[in-house]
Amino acid sequence: MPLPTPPALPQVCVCYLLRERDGRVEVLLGRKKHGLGAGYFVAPGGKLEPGESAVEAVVREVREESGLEIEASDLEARGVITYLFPHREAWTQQSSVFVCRTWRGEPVPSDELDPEWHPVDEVPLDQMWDDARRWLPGVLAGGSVSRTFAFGADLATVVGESRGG
Ligand SMILES: CNc1ncnc2c1ncn2[C@@H]1O[C@H](COP(=O)(O)OP(=O)(O)OP(=O)(O)O)[C@@H](O)[C@H]1O
Repeated sequence: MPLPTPPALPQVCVCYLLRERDGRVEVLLGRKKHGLGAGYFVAPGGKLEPGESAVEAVVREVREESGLEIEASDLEARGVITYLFPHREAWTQQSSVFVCRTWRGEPVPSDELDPEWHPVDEVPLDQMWDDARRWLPGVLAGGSVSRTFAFGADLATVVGESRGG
C-alpha cells in the first residue's frame, strides 16, 4: 500500500553572495534584526510567497534585504535543508539554499539586516543558528547540502541530524 504523502512544510530560501577580494573569498552576512533567528548572523532570505518558486523568492529577498539585483540564471542551487522544531511546530520549515557570484549594485542596510562582507574562513559560526557549522563551510567551499536538523526544547540546539532534506 502506498504511504500517505506527508503535508508540505513551509518553504523558505537563503542566498549566500560570494565575492573575491585580495585573493580571499568573502560572503555577505548580517545580523538578523527581527523575527525567527533575530540576533544571529544570516544571509538574505525568507519565506516564499504564495505561488512563488524558491528562485523567484530568493531574487526578491536579496533585493529587499540587501539592495542587490540578481538574475535567476546566476543562482547556483546548492540543496535543501529541513529544520524540525518538535517543541515549536510553527518553526518547522524547509529551506532552499543558493549561492550567487554575480549581481548589480552595492549592499545597503535594510529593515532585516545590515549586510557586511566576511571572509569565508572567518564566518561567525558561533553567532549563527546551531546547524550552520555542520553544513555552511562545505557549501561556501563549493559543496551542496541535503540534510534534516531537529532542534531541542531550547529551540536553539541541534539534537538530531539525518541525511536528506
Ligand atoms: C533553524 N535553523 C536555521 N539555520 C539556518 N538558517 C535558518 C534556520 N531557520 C531559518 N533559517 C533561515 O531564515 C530564513 C527564514 O526565516 P523566516 O523568519 O521565516 O524569514 P524572514 O523573517 O526573513 O521572513 P520574511 O522576510 O518575512 O519572508 C531563511 O533564509 C532560512 O534559510
